[in-house]
This record gives sequence, structure tokens and C-alpha cells, in this order.
Amino acid sequence: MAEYTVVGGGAIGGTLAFHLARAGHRVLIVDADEAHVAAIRSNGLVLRGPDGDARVSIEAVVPDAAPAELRGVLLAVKAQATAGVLSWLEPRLASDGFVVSLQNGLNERLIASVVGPERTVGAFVNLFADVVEPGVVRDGGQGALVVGEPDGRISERVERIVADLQAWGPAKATDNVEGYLWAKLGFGAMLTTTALADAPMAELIDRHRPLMHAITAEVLAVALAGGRRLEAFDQFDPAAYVPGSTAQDAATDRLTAWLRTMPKDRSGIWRDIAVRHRPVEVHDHYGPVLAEAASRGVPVPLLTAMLERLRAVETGEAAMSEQHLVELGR
Ligand SMILES: NC(=O)C1=CN([C@@H]2O[C@H](COP(=O)(O)OP(=O)(O)OC[C@H]3O[C@@H](n4cnc5c(N)ncnc54)[C@H](OP(=O)(O)O)[C@@H]3O)[C@@H](O)[C@H]2O)C=CC1
Ligand SMILES: CC(C)(CO)C(=O)C(=O)O
Repeated sequence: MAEYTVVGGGAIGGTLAFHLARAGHRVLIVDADEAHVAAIRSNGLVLRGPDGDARVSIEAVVPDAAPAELRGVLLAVKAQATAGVLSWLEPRLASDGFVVSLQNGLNERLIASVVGPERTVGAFVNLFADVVEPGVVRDGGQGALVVGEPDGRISERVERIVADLQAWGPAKATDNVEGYLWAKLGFGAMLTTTALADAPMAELIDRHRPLMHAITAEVLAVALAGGRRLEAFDQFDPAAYVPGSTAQDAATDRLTAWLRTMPKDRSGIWRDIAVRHRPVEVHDHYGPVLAEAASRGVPVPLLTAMLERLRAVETGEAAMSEQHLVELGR
């Protein structure tokens, strides 16, 4: 049996599968994209970095051809595919197995509701990557990778997963994965807003600072109302963006300077709309945020309006344009 089964071997799953396999771990990729699976099976998985291509041989199958029992599952599908994966995975997951959510959003809740909290591990992912052709993942820049039990314990399995993921880079364990995921939802509100236009994330965040600061503050206000302890990562400091802060501009100087160093200059959300012409996952990311905002009475008008515009852009009802950011910022 594979030590790690990567379900969704795209940008993030492919990157991590590549490094785990190259370090000698037994890795199986299960992916719904038949062309991607076929390319990996015939040519290996290619990671395209600043110094050129590196290739590793990895076993890959489509879901129908997966083994009957899986133990260590690294889940890296887009959030809206999670429910479908879980109904396929639950009967296959060993009783002592686990699922690590290597995704944006709050997927751990859904995963735990299907496979049980004892088989659910959380993670926060901020590395940048894209699948650029079947079997080829482009490294878009290094960011944080943090793993933790949803209940905050630093368990033996978390330590083992972190040690193995260090084959990729500086993975670490946390007792507060929820604090990272909510902080990423705050940062992610800026990233999602940039997907309304076709320009680099750093430039749009820089040019529309009042809007970016206000939308991030809305999300973080919901997080704080729920009693979360927010975690800083890379060059995103949530403390600088909470309501009442006056440190946003200095923080955004650091954030945009960091984003400008990344080879991947547009978000996965932008890519799903502009390049892949498919529905985006952010409605799943922010559904629980909107629900919690409503139940706690925290106003989120900008987040709501931004997501409505994104839906219109996604469905082709509205064009992708920086004008959306101008109008949201008024
Ligand atoms: N890419 C990035 O830089 C970052 C991504 N993330 C997060 O990581 C997660 C994964 O994103 P990313 O790697 O970009 O996504 P990708 O679309 O690159 O990869 C996901 C892969 O999962 C496949 N898939 C979809 N449904 C299933 C299924 N039921 N069973 C098996 N495979 C399936 C997809 O196939 P198909 O294309 O056919 O649907 C695709 O190949 C997301 O939550 C994202 O927000 C977080 C930080 C950065
Ligand atoms: C911008 C990035 C890479 C930050 O992690 C991201 O989350 C995405 O592309 O969806």
C-alpha cells in the first residue's frame, strides 16, 4: 500500500507528491484528469522550476482504478470537489487511516463529518503552483506549509507528516491550524478580489488598497467574533488588517513586495476563470464565513458584493475588468 495517496495531483498535490516520491516515499496519485494521469504514467511527473525541469516516476490512476484500501491520504482537490471525493473515499479509508486537507477554505469540517474527526488532519497551504500542461506542474514560488490536528494536539501523526513533507521544504506543525486557515481567508479575500481583473495580484492589491484593507477586515472581524487566534505567515500579518488597525499600509508594502517576487503572479481563482473556464472554489471557501457573519451579526457587505461580482464574471454575465475593483471601492 502507498504510504501517501495524493487525491488531486494537480498544482499543490503534484508539487508535494513530486517531493515525497523523490525523497523515496511510496506515493500514489489519484486524479480525475485523465490526460494528466496518462502523462504521469508514461513520462513521470515533471516539476518546472527556475532551474529547469525535474522529473520523477510516480504511480498515477484515475479514481475508478484506485486500490480498495487507502491509508495516508493527502487531499488537494479544489474545495467544491471535496464532497464528491469524500463519498468515494469513505468506504476505502482504512480504520487507522487519515485525510489531510491541503486546501484553501475550511474543508476540515466537511471531511470530519464524513470520515470522523479522528481521521481528519488540517493543513494550511500557501505555496504557489500551477499545472501548465498534463503531467507538468510549474513551481510558482515558496510559501508556508503548516499541518495540525483540528483540535490543536501536536500528535505523533502530525509530526510524521511534517517530517515527511520537509522533503518539499520548511513544513511545520501547529497547535492552531484554524488560526492559519482564517488568516488565509482574510488574505484570500484580497486574492479573490484580484480575480475580477486581469492583472498581477500585487499590482491590484497595491492600486486598490482601501478596498483590499476593508474586505480583509470584514473577514477577520468574523474570525475574531468566533474567538479565533489569527496566525501570521509569509508576509501576511493579520494583526495589521483587523478592524481598528492603522498598520495596513506598511503591512501591504511588505505583502506586495513579497508577492512581486513570486513567479506565479495571478491567483488560482483567476486561472480557473480566465484560462480553464471553470467554476471557482471560492464560494465554498466563503460560504461558511457568510453564514457565521450572519449568525453573529458581523456586517460583510464588501465580501458579499465582491462574491456576487465574481459569480457574474465566472458565468460570463460580466467581463473581467479592473472597473469592478473601482466600483467596489467607492
Ligand atoms: N495552486 C496554488 O498555488 C494554491 C492552491 N491552493 C489550494 O490547494 C487546493 C488544490 O488546488 P490546486 O492544486 O491549485 O488545484 P488543481 O486544479 O491544480 O488540482 C486539483 C486536481 O484534482 C483533480 N480532481 C478533481 N476532482 C477530483 C476527484 N473527485 N478525484 C480525484 N481528483 C480530482 C482535478 O482534476 P480536473 O482538473 O479534471 O478537475 C485536478 O487535476 C485548492 O483548495 C486551492 O485553493 C492553496 C494555495 C496555493
Ligand atoms: C495566490 C495563492 C497561490 C496563494 O497561496 C493561492 O491561494 C491561489 O492561487 O489560489
